[in-house]
Amino acid sequence: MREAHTVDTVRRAEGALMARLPEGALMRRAAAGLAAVAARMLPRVYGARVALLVGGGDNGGDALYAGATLARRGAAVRAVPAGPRVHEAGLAALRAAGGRLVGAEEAEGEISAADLVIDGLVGIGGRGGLRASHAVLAGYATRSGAPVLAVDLPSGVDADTGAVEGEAVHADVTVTFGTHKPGLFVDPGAGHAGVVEFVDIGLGPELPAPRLCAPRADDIAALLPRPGVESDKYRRGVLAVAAGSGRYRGAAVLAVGGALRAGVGMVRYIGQESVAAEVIRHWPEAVASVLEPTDPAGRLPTHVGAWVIGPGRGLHPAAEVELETVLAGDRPVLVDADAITLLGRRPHLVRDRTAPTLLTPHAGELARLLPGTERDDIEARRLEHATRAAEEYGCTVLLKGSTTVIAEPGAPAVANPTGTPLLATAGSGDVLSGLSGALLAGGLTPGAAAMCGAFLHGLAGRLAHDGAPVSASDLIGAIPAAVRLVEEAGGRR
Ligand SMILES: NC(=O)C1=CN([C@@H]2O[C@H](COP(=O)(O)OP(=O)(O)OC[C@H]3O[C@@H](n4cnc5c(N)ncnc54)[C@H](O)[C@@H]3O)[C@@H](O)[C@H]2O)[C@@H](O)CC1
Ligand SMILES: Nc1ncnc2c1ncn2[C@@H]1O[C@H](COP(=O)(O)OP(=O)(O)O)[C@@H](O)[C@H]1O
Ligand SMILES: [K+]
Repeated sequence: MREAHTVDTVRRAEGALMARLPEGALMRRAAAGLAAVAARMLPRVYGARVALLVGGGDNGGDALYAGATLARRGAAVRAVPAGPRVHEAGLAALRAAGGRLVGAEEAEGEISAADLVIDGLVGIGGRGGLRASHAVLAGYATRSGAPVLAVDLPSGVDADTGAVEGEAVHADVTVTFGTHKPGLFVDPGAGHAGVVEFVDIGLGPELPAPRLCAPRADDIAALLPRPGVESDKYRRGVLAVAAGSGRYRGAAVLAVGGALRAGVGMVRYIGQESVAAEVIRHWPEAVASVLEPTDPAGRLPTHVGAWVIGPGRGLHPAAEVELETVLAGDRPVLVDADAITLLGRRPHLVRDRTAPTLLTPHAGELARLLPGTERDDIEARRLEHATRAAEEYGCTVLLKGSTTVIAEPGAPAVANPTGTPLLATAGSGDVLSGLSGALLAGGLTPGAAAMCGAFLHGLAGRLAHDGAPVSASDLIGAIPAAVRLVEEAGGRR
């Protein structure tokens, strides 16, 4: 797992570590790591032109010290200050190494002529959107065409949330110190960070539990359910899928397909006759139960390991009765799509529930669960809103979108690293619900099922993509390859 900590936590840990180390030791470690990455980004350090964007705090100090190292190796290093204040000792080091400060009139020219731009405007000390003097320099960097290396995090990205107000630096590489910052894993911040390189400055022992984690393939491999010698189809897990309707038959086919390809003992499809027939035509291995339209809750199967409810199911009264009945049971339930909209009207159905529950809204659906919150606010600050929903509903929430975020009360949140905009295609969410539901039926907790489901879903999108667009059905076909890749990473094959 890659771990990310909030600014407050980082400050406390740095304070404790600094108290035991000689003055300036941490900044020297940070600057040395930064200079090493900068050197790797240049074809040749000697003779290269490097522009430093320098804010008034220690983030600028890191840039200046790293610039001094590059200048000693023969680079022409120019520091562009954003304001009157710069880190004095860092500037002295740069000057002693042959670098110099340039005036405002030279700033744009220096930045556009650079072979590398190092962004030391603000780091974890940044508050709110960039001030005008800083935003101008960030804009020059974006337009320069030179590779951009951000110090600790791209300036203008909120370290704790990934929110971006106004202009922010778009980095190709970000070197982050001591621990990752949540804003590096969550969009829109993650989209500004480029490749994130971690520099260890010895903070590890001082750090408490993280705010946010991003799993790697071997973390997923360690969790995936596997059939044992004693397994039979019931012990492996039976997933009931209440998805699709006369209008949206495809949702049923896609959710069942996602579940079957993820590995599950049995999928029981529950729905109208015509939809059930469609499901069986695509997936003869599924077992279908036909619902009586007049008695929606009367024929629901009882011997199931977990439920997926909602994709394409509709908002009619029978769907509401069905949702109420399923949530009144003690099996784990994944609630998606239409069922989330229904839940927005009757939140107590989940709030009063003690059995494991996983909600998988996109931003528009989450807005229905959090009255007074707009979709745009959620997309701008997804970590915050997913966390709030998890706390208010007392369950696990997987918020879909450009970064999929998973939140649970009292646990670090998770950001899925495998997402790709290729997934933004109709029906892709139905596949995710089947896939994650299968993992829930296989015995994973809602948090683990959500994390593994999102990881495999994103990986499937990437693997299905051979230069052509990807459809939701293609995602189903690529799930086995995604599982194989994860198992290989975990050394299980
Ligand atoms: N504290 C430590 O032990 C270490 C800190 N390090 C570096 O120090 C950084 C933190 O340094 P600071 O605490 O000095 O803070 P920063 O340098 O990140 O930011 C503070 C400066 O930015 C200005 N500022 C804040 N918000 C702004 C905005 N919206 N627009 C424009 N300017 C804004 C402030 O006026 C101040 O001058 C880290 O990100 C990291 O780069 C590293 O050297 C590693 C060790
Ligand atoms: N820009 C994006 N980048 C990465 N993933 C995305 C993006 N937009 C959507 N997704 C993913 O695509 C899927 C879409 O699901 P959903 O919104 O439920 O659509 P549908 O209901 O049509 O299936 C989700 O897994 C979501 O995380
Ligand atoms: K920065």
